[in-house]
Amino acid sequence: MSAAIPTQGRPVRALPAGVPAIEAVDVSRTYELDGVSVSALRGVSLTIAPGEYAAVIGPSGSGKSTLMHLLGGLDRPTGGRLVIGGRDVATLGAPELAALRNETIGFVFQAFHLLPRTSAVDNVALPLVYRGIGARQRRERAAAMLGRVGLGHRLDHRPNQLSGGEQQRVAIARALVTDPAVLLADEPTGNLDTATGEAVLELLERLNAESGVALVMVTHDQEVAARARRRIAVRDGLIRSDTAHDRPLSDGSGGPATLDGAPSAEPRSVSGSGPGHPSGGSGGAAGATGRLPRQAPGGVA
Ligand SMILES: Nc1ncnc2c1ncn2[C@@H]1O[C@H](COP(=O)(O)OP(=O)(O)OP(=O)(O)O)[C@@H](O)[C@H]1O
Repeated sequence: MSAAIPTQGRPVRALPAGVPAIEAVDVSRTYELDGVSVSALRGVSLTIAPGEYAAVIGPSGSGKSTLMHLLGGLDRPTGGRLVIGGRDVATLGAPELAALRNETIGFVFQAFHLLPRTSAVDNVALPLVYRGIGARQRRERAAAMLGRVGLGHRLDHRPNQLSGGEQQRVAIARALVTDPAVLLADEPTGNLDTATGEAVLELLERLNAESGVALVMVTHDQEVAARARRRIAVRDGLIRSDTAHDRPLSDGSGGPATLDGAPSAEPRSVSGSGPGHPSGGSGGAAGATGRLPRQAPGGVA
């Protein structure tokens, strides 16, 4: 099923050399609610390198969604420094931040968030409206992107005429139609049955490996998290561990390995890492699942 989903497409737009896709330094987020302060994040530092594949895990209420919203520029920190695509969000007004988001980040949510009375192709084309791209070209690009996620035959279907897995694939196409550097996925398989969730996960992994888009995914599922090359554990608004792995924990190797391939007794901690994050670089995602052949981004049409 999922093996038949074509994903060949453009490589993501490259960031300037040496620029992390996202850098958070001692970032905090406090919500004020009815005179009560809730510290959802209490000083988080991490770097997302181009092309990497990271899972964010942690208990309910630990701050995962808050972190994703900040990393994607949907929200601003109340403390610390957040740099997206080389630009400090504190220096940006709302329109500039929206433009940066549109250029740099794609989002996929558990609940799909498609416009219900709008066709698949128009849902996918929507982010291109803000690029000043003409209607015909928007439709062409959206149709091509839907083809990449295996929905070239469903262009004019509305969301309620699509299955849950198909709706999530439309959402993925919408997230990637702008060629963002980073795809932030918050429980992307949470609303799907096991088989459909697996197909969506494989699609995300293929897109990450083939196009070089960095994939950062919140999941409650340890098996899903074990497939990522990097695992970021959040608890009580802090990063408790941030570990890089050569291969999935579940591949029978008996545990994580160091990035140069040597077995390691402990996961390598990369907590608070800077731009030199060891899993960084566009090659960071390739082979992350242990099943995907590595493809140079240039080989992606
Ligand atoms: N808009 C808000 N106003 C007030 N408090 C909030 C708001 N959003 C989140 N919180 C609080 O911040 C904390 C972190 O919430 P967040 O949604 O980031 O957790 P999470 O790890 O994503 O949880 P879950 O796995 O259940 O989705 C929680 O205590 C939550 O109640």
